[in-house]
Amino acid sequence: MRKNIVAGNWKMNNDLSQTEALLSALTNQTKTSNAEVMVAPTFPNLYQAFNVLKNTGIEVIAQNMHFAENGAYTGEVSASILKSVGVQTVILGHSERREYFNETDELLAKKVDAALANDMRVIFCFGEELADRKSGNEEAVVESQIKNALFHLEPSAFENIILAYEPVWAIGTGETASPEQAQDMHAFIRKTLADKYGTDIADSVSILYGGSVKPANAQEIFSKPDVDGGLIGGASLKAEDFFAIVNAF
Ligand SMILES: O=C[C@H](O)COP(=O)(O)O
Repeated sequence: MRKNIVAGNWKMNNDLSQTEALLSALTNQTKTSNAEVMVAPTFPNLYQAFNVLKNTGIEVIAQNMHFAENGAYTGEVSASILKSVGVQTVILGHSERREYFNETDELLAKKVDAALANDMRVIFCFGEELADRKSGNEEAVVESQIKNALFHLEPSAFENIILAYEPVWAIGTGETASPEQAQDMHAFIRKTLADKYGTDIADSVSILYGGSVKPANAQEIFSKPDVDGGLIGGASLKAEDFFAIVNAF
């Protein structure tokens, strides 16, 4: 059975002392929902996050990784290095990686393979741009992103895949997809999975929504049947707001 998950993506925010303050604030929050909770600090702050959050039930995850096992890739981090500090889950394919670092579906397929080969879980992100939605192409874009990066996988791989639908036009803009728009796309994503892998697998995969989720709109978005949680950017930088979203289930 799929899980409810709320993951905070801290992006390139918070130096060490700000990270310590946020981690400390997180330890003072109370979870009243059944959601799995994850936070993704910057690479230099992962180790500190593990130290502070151990025994809290909050999982520390990474925002990105390289596909190679090790070697001459200046500035990059591998799955095995992430695992050595305790990371078990990595976000891949975020639209900011696609836009600013030219990450393609083909590259992302390699990263997904590397993460799974290292027994890591993947939060795989995708979503259409505003122009795609205006031209009615949002489903075709999302379908191709999923197919190109994931449909080479064996069915069993989906035990370790979490999907995150993030319409680019809703990220950091304050403009959220309506709960109905999110539900329609999540249902389409699940059908796309079912057509390829069958309904058992499609029904077992958690599909998160990301894009300007806030305490004020989380409950309505999470109430939709195919929305299994959220990937939260800006609102995850305040512990109270983040836990209000966690507890919106
Ligand atoms: O990874 C998180 C998403 O990009 C959403 O960011 P946001 O909540 O700031 O819109």
